[in-house]
Amino acid sequence: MRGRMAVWWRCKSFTSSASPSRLAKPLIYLDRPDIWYPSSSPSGVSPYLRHAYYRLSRKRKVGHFGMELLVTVHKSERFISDCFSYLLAVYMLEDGRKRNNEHAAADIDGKLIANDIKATVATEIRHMKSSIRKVPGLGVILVGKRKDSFSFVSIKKKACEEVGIASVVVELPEDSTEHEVLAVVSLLNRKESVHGILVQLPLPNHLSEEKIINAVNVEKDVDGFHPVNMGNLAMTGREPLFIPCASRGCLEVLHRCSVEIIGKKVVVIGRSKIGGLPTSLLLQNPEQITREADILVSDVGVPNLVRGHWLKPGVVVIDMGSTLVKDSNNSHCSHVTGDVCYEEAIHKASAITPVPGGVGPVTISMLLSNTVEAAKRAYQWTERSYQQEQSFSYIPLSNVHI
Ligand SMILES: Nc1nc(=O)c2c([nH]1)NC[C@@H]1CN(c3ccc(C(=O)N[C@@H](CCC(=O)O)C(=O)O)cc3)C=[N+]21
Repeated sequence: MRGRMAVWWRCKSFTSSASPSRLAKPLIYLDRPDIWYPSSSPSGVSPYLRHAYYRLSRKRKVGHFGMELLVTVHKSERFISDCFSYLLAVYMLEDGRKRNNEHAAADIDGKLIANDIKATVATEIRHMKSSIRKVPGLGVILVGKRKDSFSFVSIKKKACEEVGIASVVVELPEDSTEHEVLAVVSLLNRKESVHGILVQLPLPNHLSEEKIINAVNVEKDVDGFHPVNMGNLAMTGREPLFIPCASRGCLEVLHRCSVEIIGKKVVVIGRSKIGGLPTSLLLQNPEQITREADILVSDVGVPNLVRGHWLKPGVVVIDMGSTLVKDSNNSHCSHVTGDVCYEEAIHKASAITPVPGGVGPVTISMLLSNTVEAAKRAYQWTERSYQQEQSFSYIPLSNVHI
């Protein structure tokens, strides 16, 4: 039997309690045999899970007595030997847990996963460059002056530089017409050195997201938002050219952390970019549904939406929310925060992706990987052709007898 994960989309209103919880049919099935079968999971302890003691020691806000002491130990680390402070910290964490009958989730280190993917992508780009003298190119269209979009685009640009992707960011004013944006899309569609196109979302309200995304060449749609790619993703047995980066990131995180998916209840509290889906039936009572989940993915954009009491003990939490909020002590500074109330969730979950440092960086790496795929398709170049080329050039001349 083929494993399937249901991806459910969010309803319009979370607060409505008018009708009892109803489970709508899943709308999308993702078939990824390699992540469904437990035997395909990496074995042993995953290097991407961070020890709880380390995470708690870097948190400024601490919950209970045991953890407060833990922080004190770390502050005075200079006066005690490192080794002693470590043992004491672990002991107190255990003790604190026992006293409070609590446990702490492992932190999933998204940055580590992201760096691993980046290293693979960078190697492939080096090989591509040395064999066909081409590098992948990414074109980003940014309309308007949203602070969060600016920040996300600059993260993407920096990531491209790190791995050797040539990126170009086209910044357009907030009041650009649809015609103007479409003209840029068409320019990038035609440009041979651009293999991937990304229209940063959300667009200003007066622009039709649908029209603009539909205009992106399917073969350059590294975001995977084009209806042809999204449609093929939704249909079993069809292959989209690109899978949306955040979803790829989410699956990659679960896979690398050896989380088995087969037979698990998965709840995705998500925001659909495609309008018209009758999702309002789904999450009338999100707390009750999420409480049944073994794996919970949230992508809503409401900080602290998912509370500790929503979670089933032992759940694996993937927090895909990414909201820019002002610092409480300095309104000039802001930071990103997820959907899940982290401080509460760590006492229920077995593993959790923090924000920042969780699935976000993996998403970026997936964008890089999709862009390389786009360039490989455009040049019909494969890592295998590089290997073959290498094996030719490595024949020592002394062995060649004419
Ligand atoms: N066409 C389009 N494609 C997208 O993929 C897309 C988009 N529009 N609009 C907005 C969302 C959001 N998104 C994020 C990606 C990485 C981080 C990320 O790397 N976050 C860092 C922290 C970032 C920071 O500190 O500012 C982290 O979680 O560690 C966050 C958010 C992609 N999006």
